[in-house]
Amino acid sequence: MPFDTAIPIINFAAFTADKEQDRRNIGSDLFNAFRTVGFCYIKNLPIPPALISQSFSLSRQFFSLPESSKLLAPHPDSGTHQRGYSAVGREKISLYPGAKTDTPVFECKESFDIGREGDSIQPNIWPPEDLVPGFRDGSMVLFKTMRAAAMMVMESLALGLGLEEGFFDDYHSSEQCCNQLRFLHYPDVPAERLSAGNVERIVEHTDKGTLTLLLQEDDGVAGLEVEINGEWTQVPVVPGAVLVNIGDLLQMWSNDALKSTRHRVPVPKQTVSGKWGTERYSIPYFVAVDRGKIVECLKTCHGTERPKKYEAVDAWDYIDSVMSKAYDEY
Ligand SMILES: O=C(O)CCC(=O)C(=O)O
Ligand SMILES: [Fe+2]
Repeated sequence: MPFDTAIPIINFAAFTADKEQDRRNIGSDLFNAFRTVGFCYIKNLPIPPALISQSFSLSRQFFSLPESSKLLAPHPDSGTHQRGYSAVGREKISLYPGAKTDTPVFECKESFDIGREGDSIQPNIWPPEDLVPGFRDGSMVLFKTMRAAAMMVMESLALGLGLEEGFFDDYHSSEQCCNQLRFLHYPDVPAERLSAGNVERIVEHTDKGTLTLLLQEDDGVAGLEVEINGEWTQVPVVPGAVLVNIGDLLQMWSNDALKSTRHRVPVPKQTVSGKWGTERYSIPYFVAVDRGKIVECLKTCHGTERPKKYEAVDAWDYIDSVMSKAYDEY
């Protein structure tokens, strides 16, 4: 029975080297999903289910540590060094430029950020190995696996955009990779916090980079909502599927052919023994363009009838400028 969702489900099983026409068809489905909704579920990406369960288990082990232990790997004070542990309420997506900042919002989430090993500008910040044995190695296996899956999605999207298949490779190299893996935990919201008002799990926002791949557990707690045609629409967990959306940079790159769609995770509407729950875990993987690369309107996305809407930007300057505020105080 087809799953009932407003978000298209795309199957990558036939995206293999020997199936040229299937690759093109999948690229065109992907292009259409990102053109209309900005989100899709993808089935059969090369991310082993056992790796996903192991990663959620590492995430749970980490977040269940006492706060003092988690803070042995603290996220730096600046939003431009996105690594390590951010305690509940620390990061404020509501401080992104363009977000609603008139009233401070308490964002009831905690996170752990990871990047490429060997990145001297944003080095990783790890907890001591004995706190969660295997955390570092396991996270890096997931990081590399997610990167390979994301490159496959971008190959397909390049075909959908009428570009050569490897077009995005040079902007997302493995040596200079600026992608970010994030373990996210939304704890139950204590009742007193809720009655104080202005609580969200994550406020409405758009992602900033190229693509985001979101892992959710097959039997996990949903909660994400996506704005489709002006309506907030709940996003169910589709077993075995990865949720993929595009970010602002790719919207600009495509001259608005593709849509970077607003989404949010509100506080759940049911009470569970004095708290508003239940707690949710998710793992986004944010794909970003390498530092120093200039992004300018794709050649297939402009013409005499379709002028360029955006100036060329240095991709990383752009991302840094929007994310830098998120660790400030109100
Ligand atoms: O947890 C989720 O479902 C959404 C996370 C998200 O939108 C983000 O981290 O940008
Ligand atoms: Fe997001």
